[in-house]
Amino acid sequence: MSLPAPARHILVMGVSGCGKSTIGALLAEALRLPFADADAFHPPENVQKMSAGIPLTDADRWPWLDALGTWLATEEKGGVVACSALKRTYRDRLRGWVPGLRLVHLAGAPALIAARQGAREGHFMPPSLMASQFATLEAPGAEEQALILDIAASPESVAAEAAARLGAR
Ligand SMILES: Nc1ncnc2c1ncn2[C@@H]1O[C@H](COP(=O)(O)OP(=O)(O)OP(=O)(O)O)[C@@H](O)[C@H]1O
Ligand SMILES: O=C(O)[C@H](O)[C@@H](O)[C@H](O)[C@H](O)CO
Repeated sequence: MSLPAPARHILVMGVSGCGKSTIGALLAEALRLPFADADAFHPPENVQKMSAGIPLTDADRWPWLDALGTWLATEEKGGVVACSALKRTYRDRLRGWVPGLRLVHLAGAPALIAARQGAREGHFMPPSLMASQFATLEAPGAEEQALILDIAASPESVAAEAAARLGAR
């Protein structure tokens, strides 16, 4: 019996501050895949809204998700994206671009995530939006076959576990 092919298109998801950018970049490095951070794909209006403490709507998020999906589909040999992808419909939208998309959900105690998010400097996302992030989050269902990782451990160890479980070559 042959082993399953390693995952090549990977979404690292979760609420703001869970460690997507940090762990996603390490995972991409471990798997030798290109990395994209969804923060860089927002149009200026979205960044202005979030900076002002206003949660994004679905309408704000569709073009952003499609820009990310386009990037994934263009990276034919695979790639890692760090994107909150809070709702099931957002993940469906990304899967519309790359059907084999594998999910890594960075999960942990809300207090720990909020503390890390609040301590971070130089980022447009204000701590006041954390309640809306948790309220909007729809954790992946069993059928989405997400790898769920606890973010209490160091970024290096979370990324190493993700790489091992996704089938690094
Ligand atoms: N496992 C970890 N252990 C300790 N600190 C961490 C860990 N993961 C991330 N951090 C720190 O927590 C903060 C938030 O991480 P990061 O910016 O990667 O989150 P994010 O999910 O990409 O957030 P956003 O969606 O708002 O961009 C950063 O200061 C980062 O250095
Ligand atoms: O869907 C959203 O609410 C937003 O995209 C946020 O999650 C940001 O992209 C990011 O995670 C914060 O920096």
